[in-house]
Amino acid sequence: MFDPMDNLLTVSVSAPGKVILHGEHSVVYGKTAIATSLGLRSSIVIKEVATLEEPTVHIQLPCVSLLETLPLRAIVEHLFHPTLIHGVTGKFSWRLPEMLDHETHLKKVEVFLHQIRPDFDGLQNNQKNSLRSFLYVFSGIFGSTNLPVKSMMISMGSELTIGAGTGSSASFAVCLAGALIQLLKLKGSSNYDPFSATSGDDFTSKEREIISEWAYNCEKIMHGSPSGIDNATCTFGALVEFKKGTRPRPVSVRLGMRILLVDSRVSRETRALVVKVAALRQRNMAAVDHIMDACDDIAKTATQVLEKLSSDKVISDPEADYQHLAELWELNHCLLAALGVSHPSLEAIRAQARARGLACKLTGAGGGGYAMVLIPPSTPRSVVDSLSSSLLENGFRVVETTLGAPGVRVDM
Ligand SMILES: Nc1ncnc2c1ncn2[C@@H]1O[C@H](COP(=O)(O)OP(=O)(O)O)[C@@H](O)[C@H]1O
Ligand SMILES: C[C@@](O)(CCOP(=O)(O)O)CC(=O)O
Repeated sequence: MFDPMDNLLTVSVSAPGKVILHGEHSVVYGKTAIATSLGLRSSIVIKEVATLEEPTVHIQLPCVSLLETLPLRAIVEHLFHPTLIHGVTGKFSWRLPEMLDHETHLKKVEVFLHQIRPDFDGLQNNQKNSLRSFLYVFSGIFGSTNLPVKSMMISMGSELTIGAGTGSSASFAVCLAGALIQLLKLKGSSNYDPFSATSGDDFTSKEREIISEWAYNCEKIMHGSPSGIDNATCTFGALVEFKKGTRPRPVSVRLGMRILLVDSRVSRETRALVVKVAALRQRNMAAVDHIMDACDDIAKTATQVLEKLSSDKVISDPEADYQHLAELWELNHCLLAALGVSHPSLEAIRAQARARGLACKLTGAGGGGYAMVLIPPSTPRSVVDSLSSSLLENGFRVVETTLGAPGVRVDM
């Protein structure tokens, strides 16, 4: 099982974060939502290392201030060979993560973590979730193969703010599953040449589906019952359409739209905002339902405009398309404000964008969190710079980035 010396592999994988473009809140009521990948990414490097001592997995997660050395032999003994969902016979394969007995495997991970780290309960929640997810995916993927495992060093970083609604948890999980699958692929291939493993060796669409499913399982560890839109967006990139009770649908568009992502620095709790909207709806059912329908229409129209904008076939007028998108952003924001989920800080950001003729909407739950300012290609650099400086002077955090960045990819 352990193979300390021969061919030592290194893999490096990255995945984007996400923002909700349209459909926040209305998605809770069965309406269409669309999310898009962000130009800000998480990344992971896994390096197999030679050791003559006890094999270990050394994991560095600076974003959650965690540095761990895990005993590989014990991981193999306690967590490998995960079982299939109840009632299905046969052997679990990493290719079908939805067939894994999730609860049983997670429970084993939990017991194991308490055994090797008696102070596990004392860790911060984000550290616990990262460790649980790592062991879950690592043993789920490698534990269903007969490939030898070696000591390894794993380090992960992220340009995303953790816990701010930009999909850092999904991006983290997608990177993890992607890198482990890439490692497995290289190990399994007998004619592997470490020098030819360039960024050209990217994931196939089947592999992406598997990565997204593993990340979905991690999202269940972190969030209980996730919608699946985050893991799909971080895996496939571009645009993902979603309706409650259906599988997220990747929409193949080339976006590359520039935005300013503005952190209002006001913390918010998604659950509380969802409850607030539900209470408003309870008192004003028909009016609120009309707003939800309007949001649904905006999400669908925006998808059509984005498809048109990125199509080679349809003759399009990009300037007019951007203007249409700007109009949809404004409409959507004002409808969300009508639902009571804006915030004075978000309105202050919008006022500064509007003063320069730029559209701005909140993204995600609202009540604080992030706003996005759309920057059409024709916008003079001086306008973007003046807006950024003015927002910074007012105490907001600003990052200029793109929407529709590539999904998970092999960087090395
Ligand atoms: N780079 C990272 N390294 C380690 N853990 C990460 C990283 N990014 C995200 N996580 C995990 O994801 C969790 C954040 O999930 P969540 O609160 O839903 O934030 P977000 O809205 O950004 O997805 C963190 O608590 C942590 O466990
Ligand atoms: C408000 C809502 O529609 C989106 C919340 O987005 P976020 O937590 O800000 O990423 C809630 C949900 O869809 O579960």
